[in-house]
Amino acid sequence: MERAGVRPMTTVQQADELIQAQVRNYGTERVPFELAVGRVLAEDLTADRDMPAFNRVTMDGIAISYNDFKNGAREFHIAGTQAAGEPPIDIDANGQCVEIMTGAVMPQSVDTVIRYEDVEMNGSTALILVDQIEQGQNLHLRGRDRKQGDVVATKGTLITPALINTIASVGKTEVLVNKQPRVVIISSGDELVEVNETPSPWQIRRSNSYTLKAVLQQYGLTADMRHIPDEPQQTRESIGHCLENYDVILLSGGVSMGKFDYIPRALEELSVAKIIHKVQQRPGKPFWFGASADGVLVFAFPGNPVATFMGAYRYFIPWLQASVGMQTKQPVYAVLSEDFTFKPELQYFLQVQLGYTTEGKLTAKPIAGNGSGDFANLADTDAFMELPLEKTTFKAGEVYRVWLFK
Ligand SMILES: Nc1nc2c(c(=O)[nH]1)N[C@H]1C(S)=C(S)[C@@H](COP(=O)(O)OP(=O)(O)OC[C@H]3O[C@@H](n4cnc5c(N)ncnc54)[C@H](O)[C@@H]3O)O[C@H]1N2
Ligand code: MOO
Repeated sequence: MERAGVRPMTTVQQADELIQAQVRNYGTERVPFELAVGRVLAEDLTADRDMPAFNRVTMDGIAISYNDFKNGAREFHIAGTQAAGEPPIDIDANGQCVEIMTGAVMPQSVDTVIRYEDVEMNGSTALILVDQIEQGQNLHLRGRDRKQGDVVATKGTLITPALINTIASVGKTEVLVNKQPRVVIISSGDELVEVNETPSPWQIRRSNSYTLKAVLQQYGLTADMRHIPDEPQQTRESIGHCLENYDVILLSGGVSMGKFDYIPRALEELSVAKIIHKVQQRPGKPFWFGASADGVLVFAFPGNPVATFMGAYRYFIPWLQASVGMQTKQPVYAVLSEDFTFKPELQYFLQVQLGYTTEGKLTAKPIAGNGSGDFANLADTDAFMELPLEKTTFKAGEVYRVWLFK
């Protein structure tokens, strides 16, 4: 029940919708194909030739005319030896064969390849040792996989190492991809020192920024990093500079109620309109999200490492994928493998270890950890399970959505 005068907090679903309403389009650019892994195609790719481009031999051995074999011939005169990349050598009489290599174009005058293992090679003759062969065996026929002009990858496809093979094969030295936003990651707080520094007993190392950078790297995005001390003017200046030079600012820390949490105020002073502040969830309740008049987006994640990490996967990555035009993947669901209870009226993101049953079901074992400051637990888990807000008891066997991070 809502208490009188208290505005209900933004739910996870509402936060999702508010963020998706800010999806951007940063245009397109051409990039060398070797640098395109992780990017999203902004054009359809077509085959410039049939795939394969010619009838391709798939075994080293000899090529014969099947008719000769059918008529009883077993000993063949070798008319020539043809390597991959060489023009075809044709036979011009019965009882001839071509010694031929994997990857070579199949000459017109022959139709069947017999591998060396089934042949005895003797000077200029080859004796076939087997009685069972199939006409047309050991060939990868021209156009069997795709035809010239076929679309081999559609606009919106994520470029993976597997697709690089296709891109290289069709001779695309550059591909048109969707531009990515320019992103800066900002940490704040005087308790934070650089990773290579030795913290005093009351300080810690600035780990969240590196985690965020690594999350982005997994999605092919390189971000800059900055740190701002707990000081109002420097906070304002630094964020102001970033608003002019980036499309997205990812902040970690300084958004809750702390006396030195200057960030919400600085954002307000810089006319970044607040769209979300506080989501009915754990971890990450103090999450702040807003947009400047120029369209720069600010995702300010709560500083506790698990809250920042979860916010990146739950809110920033889906926004990024939509903004770079990636076809959305189907959500993943898993079966909870143990009972779990969570009482607060917050949507809980439970850390889980994933596994499979012998029936092929994805399972999720709760490894809750010690709250949102326990980043060590993240390394032992694979995903967040998004438990519904309406319930407090979650039984083994129930199925919920998971957000994979490993
Ligand atoms: N009175 C209240 N206090 C707090 C509330 C609240 O609602 N009322 N919310 C709690 C929750 S939930 C969280 S999460 C944190 C978030 O606070 P901030 O976003 O202001 O973050 P900080 O206070 O700056 O830091 C929290 C924690 O995380 C560490 N931190 C921050 N940045 C980094 C970094 N880059 N690398 C590693 N660790 C970092 C920081 O040292 C703190 O330990 O607020 C609760 N409090
Ligand atoms: O969001 Mo906080 O992460 O619940 O501790």
